[in-house]
Amino acid sequence: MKIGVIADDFTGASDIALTLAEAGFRVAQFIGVPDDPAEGSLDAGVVALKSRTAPVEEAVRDSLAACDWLLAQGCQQIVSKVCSTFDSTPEGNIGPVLEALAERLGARHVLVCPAFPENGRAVYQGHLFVGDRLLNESGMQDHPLTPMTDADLRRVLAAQTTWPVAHVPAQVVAQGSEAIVAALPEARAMVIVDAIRDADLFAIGQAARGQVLICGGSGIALGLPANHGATPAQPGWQPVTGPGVVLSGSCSRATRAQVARYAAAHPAFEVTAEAAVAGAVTAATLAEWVVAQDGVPLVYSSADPQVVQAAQETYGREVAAHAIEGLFSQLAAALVEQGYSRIVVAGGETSGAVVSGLKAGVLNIGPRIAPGVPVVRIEGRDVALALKSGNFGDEDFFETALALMEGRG
Ligand SMILES: Nc1ncnc2c1ncn2[C@@H]1O[C@H](COP(=O)(O)OP(=O)(O)OP(=O)(O)O)[C@@H](O)[C@H]1O
Ligand SMILES: O=C(O)[C@@H](O)C(=O)CO
Repeated sequence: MKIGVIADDFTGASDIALTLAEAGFRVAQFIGVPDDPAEGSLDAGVVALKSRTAPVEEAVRDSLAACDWLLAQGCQQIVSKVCSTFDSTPEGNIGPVLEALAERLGARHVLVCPAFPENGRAVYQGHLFVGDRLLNESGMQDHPLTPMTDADLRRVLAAQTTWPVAHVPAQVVAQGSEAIVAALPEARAMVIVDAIRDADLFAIGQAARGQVLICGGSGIALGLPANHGATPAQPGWQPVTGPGVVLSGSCSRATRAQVARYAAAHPAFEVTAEAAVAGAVTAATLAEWVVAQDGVPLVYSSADPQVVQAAQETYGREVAAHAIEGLFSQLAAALVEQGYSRIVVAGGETSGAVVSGLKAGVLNIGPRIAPGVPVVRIEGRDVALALKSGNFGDEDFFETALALMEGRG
């Protein structure tokens, strides 16, 4: 392997795996740090962790273990994949993980750029925009686990690290990779780099050629395969047919619109935080309901911010999240056991729960359903998944994903 990616959640991992695959790399997504060496010849490996919202020490420990495994596979460059909305808390985990990785790798500079222009995320003057909104007005201020209340990434990162935080502005980035390299400070630093167009990310990728550690959303990988002579390619796909289900634990704006659209035309079951915490619904009763439906049903806990906030105040943030994630995890396992082979999942944490429930080890990357979301197959099994980040995809995403899995569309 040439490039190793440590992704802080499972949807983010398939997002960047798609970017690398479309840029011509042979890539696989590993669920957690594998015990054994990677099989086959790969250009890049993406290790998917659940470290975005884990306690800081756990996130650091898991990231270092992933880094060591990737180095043992021959990787010369490590990418720390974080969310394009820089999801984190004042404690971390982005800053502490980067510090630990930089020390392990002997990195002097860490270029940091979460921009993903195709999905509306741009970094300008150190501030992160989602479409025409600053991050803290984009809906991300209401995120159930990592509310983002400041759009100034220099300030957000500085609160999480003891390293100095520098900035390379858009005017420099527009001059290309050499200008970016020349703008890096003398002293060691984490460096927020502006990017508003894909061309900026290609320039950053080129500038990162000699950097052992970089950090960003999937956009940071756009230009990396070309550094190794790769040319763009379309990932292949063998259709998977069979019963399907949609599982949504994401409360993000885009997901709520997708849930509303899908529920209007398909059987849909809402799991409330109250029912999950009280055990009033169980994976067994949900599985029974799913199997009894015609077509492809939806099970969702997606709710408006005020509903989520009320649940968190009543039960505690972690308790509500764990109860719901546990249900989705067990439900997915029960359904696959009964022959379900197409599973669309909405939400990063929810995807982590589902993939863990399915005991998937390696995911093979197929073509894109939407920007940032590929269809994936559990290696060695006839099970297709779509792991959708909360805010990705248009309103018809669930339908599109289910059709693509079958080779339609
Ligand atoms: N009704 C609810 N009440 C309280 N918490 C909820 C509710 N529904 C879901 N949750 C929790 O909110 C969290 C949603 O996070 P998740 O990562 O799955 O979605 P997301 O944040 O929209 O996606 P992404 O991280 O990809 O942007 C999960 O931990 C989930 O269990
Ligand atoms: O970068 C993104 O926005 C996504 O890949 C993601 O990580 C959301 O969970």
